[in-house]
Amino acid sequence: MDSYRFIKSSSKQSTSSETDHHHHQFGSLIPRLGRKYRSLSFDSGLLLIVNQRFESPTRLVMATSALNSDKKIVTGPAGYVLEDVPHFSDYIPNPPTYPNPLQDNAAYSVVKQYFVDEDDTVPQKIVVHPDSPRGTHFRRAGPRQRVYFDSDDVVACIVTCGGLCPGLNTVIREIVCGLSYMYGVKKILGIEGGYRGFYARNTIDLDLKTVNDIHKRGGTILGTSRGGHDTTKIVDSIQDRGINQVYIIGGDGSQKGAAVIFEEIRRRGLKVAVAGIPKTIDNDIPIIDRSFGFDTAVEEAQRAINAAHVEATSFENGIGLVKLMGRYSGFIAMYATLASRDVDCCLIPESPFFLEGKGGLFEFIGKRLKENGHMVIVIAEGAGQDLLAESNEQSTTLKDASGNKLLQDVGLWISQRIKDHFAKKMTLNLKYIDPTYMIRAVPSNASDNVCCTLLAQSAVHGVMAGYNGFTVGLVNGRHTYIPFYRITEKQNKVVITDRMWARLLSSTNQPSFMKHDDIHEPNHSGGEAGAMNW
Ligand SMILES: Nc1ncnc2c1ncn2[C@@H]1O[C@H](COP(=O)(O)OP(=O)(O)OP(=O)(O)O)[C@@H](O)[C@H]1O
Ligand SMILES: O=P(O)(O)OC[C@H]1O[C@](O)(CO)[C@@H](O)[C@@H]1O
Ligand SMILES: [Mg+2]
Repeated sequence: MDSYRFIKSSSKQSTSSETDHHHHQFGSLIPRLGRKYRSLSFDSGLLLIVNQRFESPTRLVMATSALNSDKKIVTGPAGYVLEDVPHFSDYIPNPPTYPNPLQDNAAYSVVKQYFVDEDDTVPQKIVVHPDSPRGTHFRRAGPRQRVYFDSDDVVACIVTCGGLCPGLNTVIREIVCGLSYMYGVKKILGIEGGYRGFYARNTIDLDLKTVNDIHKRGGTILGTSRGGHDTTKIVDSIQDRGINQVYIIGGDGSQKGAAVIFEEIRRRGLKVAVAGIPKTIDNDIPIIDRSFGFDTAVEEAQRAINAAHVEATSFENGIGLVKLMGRYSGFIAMYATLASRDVDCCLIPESPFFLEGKGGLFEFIGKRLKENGHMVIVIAEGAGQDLLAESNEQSTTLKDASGNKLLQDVGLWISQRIKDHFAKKMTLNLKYIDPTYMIRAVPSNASDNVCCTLLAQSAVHGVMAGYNGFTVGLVNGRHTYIPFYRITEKQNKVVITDRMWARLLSSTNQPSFMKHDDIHEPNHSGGEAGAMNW
């Protein structure tokens, strides 16, 4: 067992009683920081870790007040930053550990280096210059040598929240299979009907038999809902039922809900792990490359676009207009357009457009019909909402139970505007196709099924290893544990000044609807590593 020694900080001398106190609080944390970090001291509320390998001080930024700070940030040489996730040993003194049962698992024992090295982290940014700092990293997901749960003591639960997404059942299945096959867990509960199911419904037992073929079905066998997040009642229910592992499958709202559940669990000092699995067909969750369901949704959207194309090409001045999901982020519309090659114009929430006058949508439609005799338009449901509100002279203040803005039907509105505009100019045949729920109510395709499996297994490994308060996610193709605050602080959006949108514009040859003066530098509300803004 490595030993760890407290050293005195140059800026603030720790008294021996302070040092003892800090050692009690942080001592068990240090082994998990990895072999490089052997000594520590305190500097104005920051934990300083001395990096032995590089012989330079590394800072673990953490409020010393009962470790209630949200952030665990380790910095290292050449601008290295690790945005780490909480761990049981941060707030539970000397929690017992056990050898990982995978050591005796026939499937894994033959795998070389199956266990993840404690020092392994994944960079958020992989395109760098020779003089770039090493930048932000996240902890690499995967099984650890030692686990913080005795399998016989585990009572796990799974809940699905928010809208439907292809692959929900596969994730449920793979969490159950991962816990059962890899860790020998026997008690797994399903929470029905989203967050409110914790306190308003009975649980159901999940085992290998119940989940055997659920991955072939769309939807979620557990049911889902919006609203109903009552933190106190949820954590009371977790405590009353003796649950010690909570797997939350949901979108950005659900991850916010998971974060407050975790905070309440930590405040009560409970040994309960909370892990989020990101569910986002809109691809509106930041940091991660993408999650399950997106690929299936884009594939399913092709059917609607194909139908629109067939209709458009079969009539004089035919226009096929397809509305796709995407409340705040237009990734589905952008990728469906790029995949199809039959689309003449793609409109998304991130790219403002206008209808009338030079450079406007009507002018472009007129031009394309003259050139080709038909056209296909794809519009994301969140696009043009400002124009719609203006023309209806009413602002959209209606919200769903979770507080998400309820959108007006931009597809119907724009269809009518196009028809009205061309009414006296030419014969126009516009067919409006709204596949809405059809792209998300289907089972996941093969590639999303693999994605679901890996996310579920990574979540299970992280929880068994004692990590807590994290969302599991793919960052630059590697699975990582990301602290909740990074997942919930903003939404991922298409960055229209990035290459991907330029590729789309050059593929459809549509106008950008932007004057040069309107183009600002990206505000980094999205478009970080991965996130499909390559
Ligand atoms: N800030 C928040 N704090 C606590 N709970 C929240 C918060 N935001 C949303 N929730 C809860 O999370 C659940 C899901 O949220 P929401 O309906 O926004 O869907 P989502 O998870 O964002 O998924 P999607 O956007 O894909 O439909 C709801 O039960 C909601 O009450
Ligand atoms: O009608 P519901 O079930 O509230 O869900 C609609 C929303 O859910 C999503 O599919 C996923 O967030 C959005 O694209 C869409 O706006
Ligand atoms: Mg959401």
